[in-house]
Amino acid sequence: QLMRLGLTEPQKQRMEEWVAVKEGIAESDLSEDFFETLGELGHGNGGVVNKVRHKQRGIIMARKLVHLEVKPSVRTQILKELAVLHKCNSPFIVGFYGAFVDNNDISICMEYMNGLSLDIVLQRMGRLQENFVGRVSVAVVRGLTYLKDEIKILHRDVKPSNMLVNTAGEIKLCDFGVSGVLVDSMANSFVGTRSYMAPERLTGSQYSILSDIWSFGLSLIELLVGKYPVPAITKKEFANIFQVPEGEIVLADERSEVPTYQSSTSPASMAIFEMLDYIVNGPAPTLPRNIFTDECVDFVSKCLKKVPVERANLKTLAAHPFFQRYTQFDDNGEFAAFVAKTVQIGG
Ligand SMILES: COC(=O)c1c[nH]c2ncccc12
Ligand code: NA
Repeated sequence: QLMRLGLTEPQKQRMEEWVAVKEGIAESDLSEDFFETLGELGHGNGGVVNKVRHKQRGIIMARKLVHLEVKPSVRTQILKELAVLHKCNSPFIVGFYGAFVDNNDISICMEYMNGLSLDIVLQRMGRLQENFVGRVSVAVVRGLTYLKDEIKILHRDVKPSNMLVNTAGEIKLCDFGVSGVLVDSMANSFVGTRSYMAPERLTGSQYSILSDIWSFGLSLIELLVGKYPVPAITKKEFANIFQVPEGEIVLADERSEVPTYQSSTSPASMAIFEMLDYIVNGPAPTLPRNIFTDECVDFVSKCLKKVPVERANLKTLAAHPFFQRYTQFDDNGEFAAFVAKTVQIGG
């Protein structure tokens, strides 16, 4: 069923185009030897994502390969749960062609987004200007709302590398935990040196949509500043990044220059444990007041309350003045042009 509520004409158009393309692909079209690998798009959280071309159909796709040594019955269960992705029809969720098993590899075939993920956009562009992050905010909040209300799932892995863009100016979420069995069987595959997990998730307590909101808030700061915000970004760093005198930087919570939480190692060599300990015991990251608009600073601070119940939920975020600024659908192609520039730079 197509989610027609609240879609603009262009979005409806793209959804219909997508359905037409997708109807041309039968599950039987999806198997190992029908694909030609064109290159790697990313790796991490349990698998590698390749850019592939479906030989017969000539369609370019993104194919995530998850290597899993699990019993055939578990693999079948995972495929059954992945089939839920066929129900995901939203302008803010990456399209799904289908999934299949080949030996001990599960393949998840998805829509290819030619602007790639926002971590790559950050590598190429340094950081995103506030109005582009506003557009990203609308897409992510609407994507999370769709997953929660229509698919009844949490994302569980909100971060810039799971936010995809294309030269049509679309922004979509990917890599959400649609299969509980897959999430569990990859549970101990945490790799990488940084975490977007909320404090309550790191301390093992109840995971909720509010944990996704924390990850979203951390991602917003990283997109706006171009730096992962743990440990806290200092006034000196902000002054350097934004080329303003240090005296002009006003930190939102005006905490003392040295963060209240004394970590024993220097940020550069901060080990993973130190970083996780900092997220749990340190001050919540904040934006400097005068580099960003007050609405932006406030929107982000509401996502990054350490105590889950104090954190904004999806409804509050969708009603926030910062969010409301970007809900009109048409930016006359400004964001699309920006994505085209990043693709050109990327080569
Ligand atoms: C997990 O899914 C992905 O990483 C992707 C799905 N579609 C894409 N398109 C470009 C880059 C990455 C992806
Ligand atoms: Na990913």
